[in-house]
Amino acid sequence: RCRPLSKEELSINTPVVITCNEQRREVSAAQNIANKQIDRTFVFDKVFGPKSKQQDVFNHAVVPLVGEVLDGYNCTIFAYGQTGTGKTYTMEGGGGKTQDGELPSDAGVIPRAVKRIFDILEAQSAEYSMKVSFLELYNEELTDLLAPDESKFSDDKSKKPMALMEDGKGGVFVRGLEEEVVSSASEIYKILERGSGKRKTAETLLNKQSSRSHSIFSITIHIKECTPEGEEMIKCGKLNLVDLAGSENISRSGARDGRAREAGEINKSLLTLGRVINTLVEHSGHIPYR
Ligand SMILES: Nc1ncnc2c1ncn2[C@@H]1O[C@H](COP(=O)(O)OP(=O)(O)OP(=O)(O)O)[C@@H](O)[C@H]1O
Repeated sequence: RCRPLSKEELSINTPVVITCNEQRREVSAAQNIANKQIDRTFVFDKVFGPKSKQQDVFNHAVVPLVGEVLDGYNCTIFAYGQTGTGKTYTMEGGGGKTQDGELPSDAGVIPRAVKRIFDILEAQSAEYSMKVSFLELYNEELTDLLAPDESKFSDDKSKKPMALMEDGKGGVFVRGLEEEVVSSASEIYKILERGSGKRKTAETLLNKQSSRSHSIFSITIHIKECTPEGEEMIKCGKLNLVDLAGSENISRSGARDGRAREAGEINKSLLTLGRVINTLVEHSGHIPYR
């Protein structure tokens, strides 16, 4: 997805170097190296140009996965890209401030997914339970964005690093992670707002409010179903919505001191994520999870 130029960028006549061709599913980047114009074109499975709406991205990229989650699968959506390219906007957008029960047009993937899940379950009069968690990974440390605020006297109120543990069945879990049981979409919107307000952000040259951490918002749904034989069955699906930290080049983002160390850690984890996804796609034997 390529975002439109911002008002500030337009006011200083920022040149447009990225062009999208949605029909051909191509993105071209114009580069001028040593006075030579070198354009490079990349082909994707799907391209959303600067005029694309939050609704378009959601309908195309997320709706099918919401269906799978309700069928009992685990699905993950990552937003990946350089700082300031619109990851947080795409994932959260205007959040879940509803007007007469409807989401605003700039609401991102997370509030839209939440609304759709509740709409479907309610239309089916399903018997279900749902819980959410919200986690941040910053400088290789995990913190729980939903942990209740603790002592006013501690330095960094509710943010205690947490341990990632293996569960002995090949999976991992975060010890002590808060999981909040929710029963309505509006409850989740409030949780989302509370958690994202605690994320580590800082100004870089490329984004005034840059997220300096990865965040994972997870929704776990248990649905009770009856087989034709009358047997009771519980279906469990999980949707992980991941807003990664910017994959920027340190010098270009203007990161310095603490920011540069962050960028180093961010790049390290993004590099590992890239390797894991590549090996999963190629079905290679060893997957470098660590
Ligand atoms: N599709 C879009 N339409 C309009 N505004 C957008 C769009 N995408 C992003 N923006 C705006 O651009 C700015 C940067 O976007 P955002 O904070 O989402 O970037 P980011 O990729 O999450 O950056 P970082 O990695 O630094 O956190 C924000 O002010 C956001 O509102």
